[in-house]
Amino acid sequence: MQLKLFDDDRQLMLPQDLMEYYPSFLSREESDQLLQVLLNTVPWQQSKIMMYEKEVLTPRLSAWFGSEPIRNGDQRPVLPWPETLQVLKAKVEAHTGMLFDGVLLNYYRDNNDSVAWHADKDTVPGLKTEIASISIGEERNFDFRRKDNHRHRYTIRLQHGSLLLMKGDLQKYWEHRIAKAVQPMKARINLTFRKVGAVQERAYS
Ligand SMILES: O=C(O)CCC(=O)C(=O)O
Ligand SMILES: [Fe+2]
Repeated sequence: MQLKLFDDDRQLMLPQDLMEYYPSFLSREESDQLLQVLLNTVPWQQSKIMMYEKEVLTPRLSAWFGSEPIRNGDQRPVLPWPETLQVLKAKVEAHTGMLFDGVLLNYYRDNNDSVAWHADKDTVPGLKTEIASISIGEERNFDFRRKDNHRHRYTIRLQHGSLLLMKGDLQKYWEHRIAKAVQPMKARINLTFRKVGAVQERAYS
């Protein structure tokens, strides 16, 4: 079932208990500047994952900033927070009223970069995961579907400077992806602020 995405005033309708979308969280100037800084200064790496007992490179680059690994066994170096990301984290926390202690950056170089269907796993089992996701650069479609009914789907187009808040039972019952696209696309960076350590224990205890 394809759900209606807009109400009569052309406002994006999302299940508000699962997601909130703020298309202009950052101004165009802030977003342009952030894109250039991150493209030029982040030590981007292409991670390897195991697929059908073979090691394959993920079709995107990434970097993890925090004080401990995103999850046990993750091979990415734990990078210290640069000032730009500290300032952005404070802005996200002030806007959402939530606290975060890590940020995963994904760099989609062009239309061939993607992330396959998944739910975010860095969560305490049985507890609700809260993730604040900022997008800058090329607009990409963000698809999500129910785990128990793949035809129950939504798509949001994540705009330059937007913030998407994922919360409630979203990660428990839904998967999401950024699909490859046919048409040529420029760079996009996504920043997902997460709770992985002490903040998570405090938030959920
Ligand atoms: O690029 C995006 O908007 C989503 C990235 C994502 O799903 C993830 O890092 O877990
Ligand atoms: Fe994800």
